[in-house]
Amino acid sequence: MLFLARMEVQFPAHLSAEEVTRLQGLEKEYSQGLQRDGRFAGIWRVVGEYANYSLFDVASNDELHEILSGFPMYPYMKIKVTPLAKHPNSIK
Ligand SMILES: O=C(O)CC1=CCC(=O)O1
Repeated sequence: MLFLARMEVQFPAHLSAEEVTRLQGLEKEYSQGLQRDGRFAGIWRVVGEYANYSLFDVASNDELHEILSGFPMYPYMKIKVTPLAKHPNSIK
């Protein structure tokens, strides 16, 4: 099952720069692990925003929720998920 997620990051002002850097490092490690195992099919930065569009290829809604809520920066992200279905004109 394919899902498109838009994730917006907003760190609260009280987080130190060191804590933000630590979270970003953990996020990268977690994110790249999921990309290597194929469940995280792609990520793109939204130009001009601290936000991304991410494509997930997972077996269920529950699996996606587990993945999303496991992101170290999850407490600081607003996430909108769009489930994707095959387009009738697609040749893939
Ligand atoms: O957009 C970001 O930097 C936050 C993020 C979520 C997944 C990821 O790899 O980075």
